[in-house]
Amino acid sequence: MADSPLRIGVIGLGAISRFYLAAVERSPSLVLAAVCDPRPEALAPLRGRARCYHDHRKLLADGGVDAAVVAAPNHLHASLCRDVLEAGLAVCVEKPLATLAADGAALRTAATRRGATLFTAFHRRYNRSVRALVDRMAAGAPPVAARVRYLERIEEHIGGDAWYLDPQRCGGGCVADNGPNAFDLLRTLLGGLSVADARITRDAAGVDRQARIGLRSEGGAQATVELDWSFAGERKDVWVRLADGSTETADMLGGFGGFKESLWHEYAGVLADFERRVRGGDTADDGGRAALELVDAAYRAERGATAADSPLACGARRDAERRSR
Ligand SMILES: NC(=O)C1=CN([C@@H]2O[C@H](COP(=O)(O)OP(=O)(O)OC[C@H]3O[C@@H](n4cnc5c(N)ncnc54)[C@H](OP(=O)(O)O)[C@@H]3O)[C@@H](O)[C@H]2O)C=CC1
Ligand SMILES: O=C1CO[C@H](CO)[C@@H](O)[C@@H]1O
Repeated sequence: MADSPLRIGVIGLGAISRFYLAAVERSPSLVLAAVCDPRPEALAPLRGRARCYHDHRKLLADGGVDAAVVAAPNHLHASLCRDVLEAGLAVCVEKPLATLAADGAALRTAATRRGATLFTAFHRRYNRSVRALVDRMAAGAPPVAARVRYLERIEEHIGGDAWYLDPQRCGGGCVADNGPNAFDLLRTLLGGLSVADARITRDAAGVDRQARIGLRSEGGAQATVELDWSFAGERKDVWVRLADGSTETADMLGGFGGFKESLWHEYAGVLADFERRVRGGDTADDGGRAALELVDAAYRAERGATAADSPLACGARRDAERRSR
């Protein structure tokens, strides 16, 4: 594998897969070896270019692949990644690593046991405005506050299957799906984080559509994540205040002509970083699990707030106040 192209298998050929396929095609050191999707129409354009499968287990059993990309709906990440790791292969999985923090922890254990790279595709890490912000911050005063906004109309991002709007398959909604990208960005800028509070608004189907999550970094910086799946348009940006009072910003979509145009360079960055880790035998934790734990903490913080504000809790508070008079 040292000098030969890394043979990639792509599992899941929906909306996001074209960015992976393009990045593989443009890389001189990656080759598309196999693809897998249950839909015949998704495989059709790739016949003759790569081995085609409807079942990832057959793809893995046939061999000839060094590493797999998992780009299937969120609820399948844990089981697909587990199978790839158990086959002894490296895996680059779309965010979120899993829909449950416990499954993320089990995958990390499996990766360590197999000595395989487990890598979450936090594509915004490679965004050129974010890279420039990271460079400016390295030369400036320490950050004291930050905000990441991820605002979009989710219906504009949905492929053939509306699994995003099914809380079971998506993981809950904007917190489970976009939260990991936003939390990972904040971790890149501020270091370790904990959730202080969370407010989440859901639609009638129980999908979280808006969220505001307050966090604190280990260094004492305050941070906010604002998520919206009902926003007219798309805005994805970062704002940071430094200890000297100055502010820095990064518009992740700025300078890119059309819808999703920023993703081409971001996914080239994802696969370049993944390849570097695979070839270097890097099996270290990449932050996928930490992002998942912050998602979990946000949901728990919200439940705590809800419980405290519930009619039952309000009644108990009133009773306590009456007793203390
Ligand atoms: N869309 C976007 O803008 C972005 C998406 N992502 C992430 O990428 C992942 C994929 O999302 P997206 O491309 O939008 O989803 P899509 O629904 O467009 O595509 C998912 C594809 O995976 C297929 N699939 C389902 N089960 C399996 C399986 N067992 N093996 C192989 N393929 C399977 C689906 O087939 P079928 O329809 O028959 O189930 C479908 O073709 C998600 O984790 C998402 O969070 C990340 C960044 C951006
Ligand atoms: O940037 C993005 C575009 O929208 C997708 C759907 O919410 C996100 O998953 C992704 O991070």
